[in-house]
Amino acid sequence: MAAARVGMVLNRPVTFVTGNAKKLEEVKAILGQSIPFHSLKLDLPELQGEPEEISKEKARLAALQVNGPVLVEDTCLCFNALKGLPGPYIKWFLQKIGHEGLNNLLLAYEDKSAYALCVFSLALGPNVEPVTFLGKTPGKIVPPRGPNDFGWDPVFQPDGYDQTYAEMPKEEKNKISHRSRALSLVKAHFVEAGYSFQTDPSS
Ligand SMILES: O=P(O)(O)OP(=O)(O)OP(=O)(O)OC[C@H]1O[C@@H](n2cnc3c(O)ncnc32)[C@H](O)[C@@H]1O
Ligand SMILES: [Mg+2]
Repeated sequence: MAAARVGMVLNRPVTFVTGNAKKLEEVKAILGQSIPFHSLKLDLPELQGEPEEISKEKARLAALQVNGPVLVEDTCLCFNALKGLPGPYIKWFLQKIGHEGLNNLLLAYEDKSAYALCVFSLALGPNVEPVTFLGKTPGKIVPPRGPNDFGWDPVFQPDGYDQTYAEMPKEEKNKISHRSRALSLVKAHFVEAGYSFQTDPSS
């Protein structure tokens, strides 16, 4: 008879830490009931550097604050003509130069291709090395189309679609997005690791 798989017991659900309400909305829609999680609105300081390191460091900081298991993510928008920039700095580029400025950055280049990258990091507690999960969706940068309610969605048109992320129904974006691809790996990791949760009525 096969032995029953005994996974690690976490003493409380994972806390998804983000300062971004729109990210949280998508994570909730994509995960559904598959992974029980709390959320905490915190704008964590971010390192400069490579996306995986930025995401891992966010997880380390979050795990210290929460003193328990945490999930965080960092999102990049990478232009191929610019060797991956703005990448993790997209938030500041978007804030300062807007959708038009993002298009203008590529004026001198024929290549408008880009990719959206989402790096989730899971830290099971403070002082536990975070694990990362990457999701990538290729596309191109276009003049803004569609509702302007989430970041650079109006200027990113994923390959194989004639709509921008902003023009697509949410369910469609959530099927193919950088975020949903990364979350598929997070889900698979939870299944593989066999985590179970000891629910503490006080938490
Ligand atoms: O607290 P955190 O989770 O860090 O939230 P944030 O808003 O600071 O997010 P990032 O540091 O990951 O910066 C990513 C930038 O890209 C934007 N963004 C993230 N995901 C996006 C998506 O799916 N579509 C459009 N814009 C997105 C987001 O609003 C930020 O301006
Ligand atoms: Mg941030």
